[in-house]
Amino acid sequence: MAITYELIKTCKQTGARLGKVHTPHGSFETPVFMPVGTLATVKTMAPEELKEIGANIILSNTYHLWLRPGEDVVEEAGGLHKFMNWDGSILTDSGGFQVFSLSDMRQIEEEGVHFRNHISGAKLFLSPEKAMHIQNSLGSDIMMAFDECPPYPASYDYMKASVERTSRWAERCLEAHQKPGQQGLFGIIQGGEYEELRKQSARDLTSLDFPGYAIGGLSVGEPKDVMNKVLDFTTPLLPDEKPRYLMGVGSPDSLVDGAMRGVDMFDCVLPTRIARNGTCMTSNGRLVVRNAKFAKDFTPIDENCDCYTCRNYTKAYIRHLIKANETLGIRLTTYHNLYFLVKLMGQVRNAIKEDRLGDFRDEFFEQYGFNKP
Ligand SMILES: Nc1nc2c(CCNCC3CCCC3)c3[nH]c(NCCc4ccccc4)nc3cc2c(=O)[nH]1
Ligand SMILES: [Zn+2]
Repeated sequence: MAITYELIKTCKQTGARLGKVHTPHGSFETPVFMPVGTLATVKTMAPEELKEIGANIILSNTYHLWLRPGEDVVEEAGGLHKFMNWDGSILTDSGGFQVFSLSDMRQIEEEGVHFRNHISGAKLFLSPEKAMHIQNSLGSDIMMAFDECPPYPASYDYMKASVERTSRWAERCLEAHQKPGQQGLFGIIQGGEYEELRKQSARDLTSLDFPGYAIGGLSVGEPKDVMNKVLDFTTPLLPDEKPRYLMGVGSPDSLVDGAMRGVDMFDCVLPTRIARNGTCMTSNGRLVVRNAKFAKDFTPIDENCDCYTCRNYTKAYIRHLIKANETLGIRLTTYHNLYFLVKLMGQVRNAIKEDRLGDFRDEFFEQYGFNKP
């Protein structure tokens, strides 16, 4: 597997780690927030802007690219990097989660999942082998095993059967992996909030020696303290010398809390999604820039931010663009939100270097307003 992880330092105050992941398309420091580019683009951002923001790895998606434009198109373009003109690292999710979250008519069997195309309604089938074939065609640097992300809450019996099937699917993914030299395949730990099942899933998958492990089945509606509890007993089950990726997370507080519990990689559509309806993450909490009170506010979105948006534009101007449905408006809010999270992870890495991530968390939560009762 061409993915290697360098553990640089562990924070003395928390379980956080400072590391570096090396891929065929460059390396990135961890903990890291990975912008999501579902349809081979981080919506409204050009690759040069992502580089300016400081992103070195982005996500894309097997399910979406298989449906549109089709993995054959991307393969004939020379792979996803060439197709979207991105020379940094790319991680693709395996499509399992998207089937469960996008398609209402689906049937899970040992072989794979039958479902309807959420665009055309046509019947489709996705299996571990098919998901691996598509990701091999896309040429992503990090691929995810095909898994089932059960709904929350789920019964112990349902979760146990699902974990065992996801472990069998993981073995089938390893067997179906056609380019182990160029692409790394991460296993995904499931098990919901049940410690015994998280242990079983971790045992099954760490015995298969993947170059990295994801923690799946979280950020699916469970309370934050449940997610943190699951992380408390799950990250220690994973090897120290491999990266840990918490899927679908998340909000600024969850990123800091996850890093404190030894998570290295995060992804979430949140920053780009809320930007498109004019909501920004700032050092003093969330700000809805389309709000009338900003009509004549000629100050930046965040006075503590030095991003392109905050250096050149005011709340009043961005509010006007958003209200007028001018595309520049959501480009500016998207740029700022991604910059905010990438910068936050830089502050987390510095706090780990200085063995003070616990203190940083308290300061950040206080200023952002997370501790407010
Ligand atoms: N394979 C797999 N993927 C999961 C994902 C998708 C991660 N992003 C993929 C990108 C690749 C392209 C699309 C996304 C998850 N996302 C979430 N929560 C997101 C919650 C959320 C939803 C909307 C807004 C904010 C938060 N939990 C997840 C669990 C799993 C999982 O077990 N297995
Ligand atoms: Zn900014």
